[in-house]
Amino acid sequence: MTEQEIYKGLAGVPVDYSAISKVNPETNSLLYRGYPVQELAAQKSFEEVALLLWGGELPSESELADLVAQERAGRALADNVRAVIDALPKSAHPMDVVRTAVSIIGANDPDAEDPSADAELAKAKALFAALPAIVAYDQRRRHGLELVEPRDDLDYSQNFLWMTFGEEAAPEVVDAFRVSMVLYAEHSFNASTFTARVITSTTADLYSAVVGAVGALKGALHGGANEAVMHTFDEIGEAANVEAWLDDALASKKKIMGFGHRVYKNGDSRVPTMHAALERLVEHYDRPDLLELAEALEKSFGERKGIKPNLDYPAGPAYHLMGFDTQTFTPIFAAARITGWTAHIMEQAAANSLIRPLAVYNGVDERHLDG
Ligand SMILES: CC(=O)SCCNC(=O)CCNC(=O)[C@H](O)C(C)(C)COP(=O)(O)OP(=O)(O)OC[C@H]1O[C@@H](n2cnc3c(N)ncnc32)[C@H](O)[C@@H]1OP(=O)(O)O
Ligand SMILES: O=C([O-])CC(=O)C(=O)O
Repeated sequence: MTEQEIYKGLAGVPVDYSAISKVNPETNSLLYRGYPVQELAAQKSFEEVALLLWGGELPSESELADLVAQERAGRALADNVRAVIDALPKSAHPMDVVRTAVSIIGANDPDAEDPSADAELAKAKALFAALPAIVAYDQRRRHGLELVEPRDDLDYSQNFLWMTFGEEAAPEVVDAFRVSMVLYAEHSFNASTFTARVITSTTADLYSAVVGAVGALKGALHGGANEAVMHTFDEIGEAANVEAWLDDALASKKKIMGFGHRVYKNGDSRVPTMHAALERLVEHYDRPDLLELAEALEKSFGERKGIKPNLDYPAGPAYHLMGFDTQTFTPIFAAARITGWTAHIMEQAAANSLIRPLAVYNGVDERHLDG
């Protein structure tokens, strides 16, 4: 019998067309709707990038003003979302809190089942506006701090930091945060986006697809890696310990979090931009020790294994310097990726085919109960 070929992990298998972003490992580039992500990160707000991902074009001034108004109007936590968050143990992982809160928001929405394009876009915008409050409030309540109300005079990134820390962040910090949101916004058929598309392909509602995507993002092989990077840094302590730590890690065949990528094999196109943002934060917070540690591990692991960092590697320490709890890093990624997820949900729904691959059966041969 000839072995039937399988494509483990769907590695290298194209499963559909997508016009949202192009990940090109040969040129080490990433385009959102045709625009290089580096240019967007240098010049555009996260709100503009969200509209670009959803609608395919950069917004006009009035389109942007509409989104800004909708986002500001949708920032406050609904009473029952807050009540459910309060009912969760403080020990719950913040990604579990995000997953649960998205479920409640979906249950609150009378149009949750409306599949029209207008209703889908309205749901995407509602989640985009609501996630910062959920992430910020959850970090605060874990520290026994009161909720900070959103401020209408602040933009998305300023307000996210305001609601988390209860003080206005310095412009350098706001800018590094904005850059991270733009870089995290979209990355084609990654595991969480694909999860969202699988769920959408059954004609389930957008909120169900996002809940599934949040679950997929949590894992350390995907979004959870930004959190894991910080645990690694905590374990290593300082740059002088890198070689000894790496000897042990490699001897025990440990995966080094924040390195490697399914698609990019010569480095992640987003890393130089995020690394530069990290350098600016290191200067702002006067923490050269953290950069030394990050660079020492990158250099040593690169020399020994030839494996390069992915976006989670500079993003983790950047969020740490801003003051976020390590467990909050992946929820921030979710708040950014809500834009890409919902763009893909809408794209999938517009040209749907149920996603249902085959398995090659390798269990026991047919047998019968009566012997
Ligand atoms: C934003 C994001 O979600 S980016 C991804 C974030 N995830 C991480 O940082 C987790 C750590 N990295 C990894 O686990 C992997 O690189 C993945 C899952 C991202 C991609 O993996 P795959 O494409 O499946 O490649 P795979 O895991 O088969 O790796 C190929 C080889 O490189 C090794 N390798 C890849 N990444 C790493 C790593 N981070 N540490 C140690 N070895 C690694 C593998 O052990 C494997 O070696 P082998 O051929 O000797 O068995
Ligand atoms: O594309 C992937 O597999 C993972 C990734 O980098 C992302 O989702 O940003």
